[in-house]
Amino acid sequence: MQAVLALADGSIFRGKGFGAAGLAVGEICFNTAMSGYQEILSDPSYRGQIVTLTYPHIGNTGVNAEDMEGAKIFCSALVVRNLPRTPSSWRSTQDLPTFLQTHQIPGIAGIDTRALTRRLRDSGAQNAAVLTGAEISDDTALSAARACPDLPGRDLVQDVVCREAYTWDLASGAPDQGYRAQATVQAALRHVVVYDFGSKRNILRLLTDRACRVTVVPPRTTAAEVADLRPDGVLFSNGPGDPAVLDYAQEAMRQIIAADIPIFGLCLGHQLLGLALGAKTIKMKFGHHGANHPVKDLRSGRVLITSQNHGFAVDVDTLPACLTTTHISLFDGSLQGMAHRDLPVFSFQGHPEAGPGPHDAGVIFDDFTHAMHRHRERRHA
Ligand SMILES: NC(=O)CC[C@H](N)C(=O)O
Repeated sequence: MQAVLALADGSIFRGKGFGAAGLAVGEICFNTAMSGYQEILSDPSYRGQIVTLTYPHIGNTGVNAEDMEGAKIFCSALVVRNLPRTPSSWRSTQDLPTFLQTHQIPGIAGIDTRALTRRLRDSGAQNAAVLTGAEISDDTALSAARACPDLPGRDLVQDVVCREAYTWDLASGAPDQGYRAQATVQAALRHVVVYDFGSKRNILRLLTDRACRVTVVPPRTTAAEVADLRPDGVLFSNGPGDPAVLDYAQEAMRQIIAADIPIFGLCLGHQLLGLALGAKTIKMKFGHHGANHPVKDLRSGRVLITSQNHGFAVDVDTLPACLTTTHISLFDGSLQGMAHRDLPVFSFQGHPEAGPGPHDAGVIFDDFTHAMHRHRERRHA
């Protein structure tokens, strides 16, 4: 199958199509993770984006049901250097081209992803189109790339979230029943309400791993409805698109802070915390997407190697006095974590849940459970 990738700046890359035949548009970004393509494809935060992977061999281990981070593929298209002829892994149940075909997502292989990435690093994020099929035209792809709406200003959350609240726990037959150690005494568990803006499943898994009972709620759930669930803490999840347009989520967060409930903001949730308390967000030149980003914890001096996927960032120069910087990126000095000076409210820009990626930052989930525990003790003292 023929295939072309066109960037809005006029660059044309010809390759070989795989997955679905058709046209897909989005903002193109590069991810530097060496593994974890299935988790990247199924991460809801990539909605509205075309992903290119800098690691050259993609598809070697096929795909399987356990490694899904969401219910389907969320990015618009996939751009790779080399596809293997056959996957090789005892866990594989499907090959990558069939996976893309099943989810109606086009892929393009044989691309000089190194040259493409250098272009994106130099020129910054831009819109692109992938066109695959029996007969394709560069002009069609180029016009589609140029007609694609820009990511800033778009609320993409509504496309990827749950419509109704649900419970994620091992006892009630959650999708991962039996995947982790059995949690037993429900009454003794911390109850976490997760605001779903496109939550990755590993966030929910890591909470149940830490003996939390998890209720996932849609993004427009009001703060009063959340308070009725009597949570020990509220996690604001990752998600796609521009955080600045999600005013309803910022309002809910302000009210939950005022209700004195511990909060953990993760990626999009981190950006929402900044916005809720008066900071501004900015669009980054090409963002952070990878599994090898060094982040410094300013309190301990410790460096964490982290998983990242974001194109917006909280502007550190606009932080209100009530927030302190806890983490910074050692790649570009941008803000990676912050905490409220007086309340058990904090956030992290990267992905402590990994999926894919290193587990260094997993301790932040422990910080959250400890914060909920201390807060409960204080309230009952
Ligand atoms: N992974 C995320 O939550 C991404 C947050 C936001 N959509 C960004 O691109 O910055």
